[in-house]
Amino acid sequence: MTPPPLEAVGVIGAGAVGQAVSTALVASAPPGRLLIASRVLDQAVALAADLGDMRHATASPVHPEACDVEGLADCTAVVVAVRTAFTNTHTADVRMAGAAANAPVIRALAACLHGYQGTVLVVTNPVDLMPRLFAEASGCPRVYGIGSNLDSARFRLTLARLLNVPADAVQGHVIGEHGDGAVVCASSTTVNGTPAQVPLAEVRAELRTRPGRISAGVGRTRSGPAGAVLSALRKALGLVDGTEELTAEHRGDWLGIPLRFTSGRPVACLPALNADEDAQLAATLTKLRGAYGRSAVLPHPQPLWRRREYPYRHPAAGRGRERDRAQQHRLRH
Ligand SMILES: NC(=O)c1ccc[n+]([C@@H]2O[C@H](COP(=O)([O-])OP(=O)(O)OC[C@H]3O[C@@H](n4cnc5c(N)ncnc54)[C@H](O)[C@@H]3O)[C@@H](O)[C@H]2O)c1
Repeated sequence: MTPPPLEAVGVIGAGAVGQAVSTALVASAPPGRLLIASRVLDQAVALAADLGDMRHATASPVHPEACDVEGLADCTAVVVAVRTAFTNTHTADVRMAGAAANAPVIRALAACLHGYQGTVLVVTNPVDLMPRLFAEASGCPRVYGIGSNLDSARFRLTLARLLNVPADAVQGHVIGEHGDGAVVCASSTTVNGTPAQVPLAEVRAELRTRPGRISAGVGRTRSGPAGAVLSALRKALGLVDGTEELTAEHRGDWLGIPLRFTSGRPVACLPALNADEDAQLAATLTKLRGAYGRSAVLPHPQPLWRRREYPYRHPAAGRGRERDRAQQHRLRH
């Protein structure tokens, strides 16, 4: 059966992850438009041009275009993959280090997309806090964070290697936080439907060190996160049914949790936990609540839309010259 058209998907952030997500969409998505916005419009224009070449070379049905964030309002889904420049000095909880730098940008993007009704997938770290911040600041009803599904994929791959079985024989989840508070649900993990012995220390070491090894080798983790975005997008848009571990609101907390998507509608399916896992998850929730409280109250040093270098308008502002210039730059193929 031919999949339904995607209409339009937006990507905010034309850096490593934004580029990988956009490339994967042009390579494999159903027909539709791919709208790319970034802090520097020229970067989005350049990425759209490069992907335009790819589209023509591969006869892809996906049309890449550059636009500003407001141009994403009609998209079916928006992927947020921005990162503010900051120096990360953390040796533990490294993803949490981005909270102070990224929270104001996430808030400003949420203001631009206020009331947006499509699906928002947030990749920006710390990814267990930023989706909540985006959801609360924008009022968007379908906001998810990417991270626990990537951890779960890495877990299944690692366990398959350690037990010498095919990766698709392994069923198991990593939940809680995409970070030091990740909970490996070992007690419910199976191989070919049979409970598995999970070498937890080795699995945890691999989850902790793998991203750093990838970054050390190729600069950034990008293809893995892009795969996690595409997998989540397909389910959230109802192109396929299945389970995806995403950061989402569950009983008043935001955490990485398996969501079972049927025709794009999610139902949370927390796996059965043993006493250790239950205690780990409780500790992670306490940590995330505290960290969210601190990032949610971070002051705006200056409203972003008042800064000259900031390319977006405040939603209440009139039609500005920046917007007109952005529209003139749009690439249509
Ligand atoms: N959740 C995950 O699994 C996962 C995996 C990898 C990376 N990440 C996170 O994804 C984010 C992006 O990573 P990256 O490697 O692509 O970073 P990057 O530095 O390569 O790219 C960031 C992009 O964001 C753009 N940007 C910055 N401020 C912006 C703004 N105000 N509006 C629009 N665009 C803006 C920059 O211009 C740049 O194009 C980071 O927070 C990173 O930690 C998450």
